[in-house]
Amino acid sequence: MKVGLYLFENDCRLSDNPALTTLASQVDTLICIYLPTVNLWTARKAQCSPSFAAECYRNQTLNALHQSLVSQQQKLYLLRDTAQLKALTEIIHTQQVTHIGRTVHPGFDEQKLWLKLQDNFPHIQYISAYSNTLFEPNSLPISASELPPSFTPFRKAVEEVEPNSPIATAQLPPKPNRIPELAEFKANSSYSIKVAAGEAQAQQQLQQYFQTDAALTYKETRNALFGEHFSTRFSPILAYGAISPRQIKQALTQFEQQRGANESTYWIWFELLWREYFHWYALKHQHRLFCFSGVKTKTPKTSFYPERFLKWCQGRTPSALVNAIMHELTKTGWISNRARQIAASYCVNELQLDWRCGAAFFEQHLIDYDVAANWGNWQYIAGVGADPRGGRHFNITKQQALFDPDGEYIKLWQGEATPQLDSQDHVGWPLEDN
Ligand SMILES: Cc1cc2nc3c(=O)[nH]c(=O)nc-3n(C[C@H](O)[C@H](O)[C@H](O)COP(=O)(O)OP(=O)(O)OC[C@H]3O[C@@H](n4cnc5c(N)ncnc54)[C@H](O)[C@@H]3O)c2cc1C
Repeated sequence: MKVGLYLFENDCRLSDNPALTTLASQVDTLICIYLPTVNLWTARKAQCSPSFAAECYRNQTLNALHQSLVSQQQKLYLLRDTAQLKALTEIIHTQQVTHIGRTVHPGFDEQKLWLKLQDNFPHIQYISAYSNTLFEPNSLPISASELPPSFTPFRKAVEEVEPNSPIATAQLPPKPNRIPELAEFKANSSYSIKVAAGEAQAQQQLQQYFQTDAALTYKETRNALFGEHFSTRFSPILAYGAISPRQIKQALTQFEQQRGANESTYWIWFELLWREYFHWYALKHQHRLFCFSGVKTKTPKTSFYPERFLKWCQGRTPSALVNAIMHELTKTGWISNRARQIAASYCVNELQLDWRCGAAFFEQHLIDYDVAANWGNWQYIAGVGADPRGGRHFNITKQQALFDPDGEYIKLWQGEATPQLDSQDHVGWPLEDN
């Protein structure tokens, strides 16, 4: 009897999921578990739990995954506690697991558990696949370990390469009769947010987006702070893997064939390649994604000021625009790319805060939190990552004039400026080189 265990993480879907499809075809029974990432916040010694919006969104996504599994006489299980290795060890023993599958995860902490399982149970067959990226190591025209230090050479090397076509929905074998060690997933239906969650809604969102003309003007609208269809808003469904980037690429290509390709449709591809770059960047740099000096050896001249950090988190800084952005983030769990850049630049440049505090706060609040995109982008802005110009400093007054000239966004998110930054004098800190 072959017993399979599938570990869902950021691949919450049954279609275009090669690791799941392969595992399902090789076993007689299958146990489907979602690995909660809660303990990873503590692993990185950052904030301890996801925000309300992030929690709601995860719950919605898992509910949808559970429903897809139920339609195939399967169920989604959760580990009872956060001691994941201990809990999995018990299941492996009691259920006599012979095969384990998962999608490759770019996160350093997330990889540890997988490596530990392989060490502890060498007799088990392990099946993993790259399905949250456009490419796999052997279809990338450059070696993943020789990833260029900045995006442009990577983009030039890969942009003409066609990713593999998405594969069909996995057909799952039944679950074992009794699994007492595991808790069945139960949706908390008392709260929800209005964002497409799970595979069916993700496919619907994809179709609806390409039924509009939005893709034809994406390049001109993508920098907006608010409004409808100014960007794709695919990030939450991508972050949980309710959809694969290859499915998006396929839909984009079909759209271009039917409606015509232009600079804007190309730019959606360009942005998907940014996501791809940061994925391979995280895999290459491992724990350095979370180091103060980033992947460079240059230590930023920033520090930690609790009062400033709190004011930034709560949207009580001297910048009305930054405050509006932080209010939108903490209320909804999603902000535009331009808003993320402005808030991050303000955090590291004006407030001179350690960029990792900002990244951890985003991690806690974003419904589309993605370890590679989040920490990679923060490193980029802080000047310790992939930016060949050595970091980005956005002029907040100019940004406001360009992207919120009439103050509509500020009004919408009640971004009143708080005149005083510090109640104490911080002059001379951090120390200047002399
Ligand atoms: C400080 C900071 C933190 C960020 N944290 C995250 C995060 O945790 N999760 C996340 O998915 N994105 C993150 N981004 C990238 C980007 O802001 C979001 O992907 C984008 O705003 C999501 O909106 P959208 O889906 O409408 O994007 P669109 O503009 O429609 O782009 C389409 C897709 O391309 C990808 N993409 C676009 N821009 C980027 C980028 N700069 N880096 C990587 N991928 C990109 C996303 O998958 C996105 O869904 C961050 C950016 C910054 C500056």
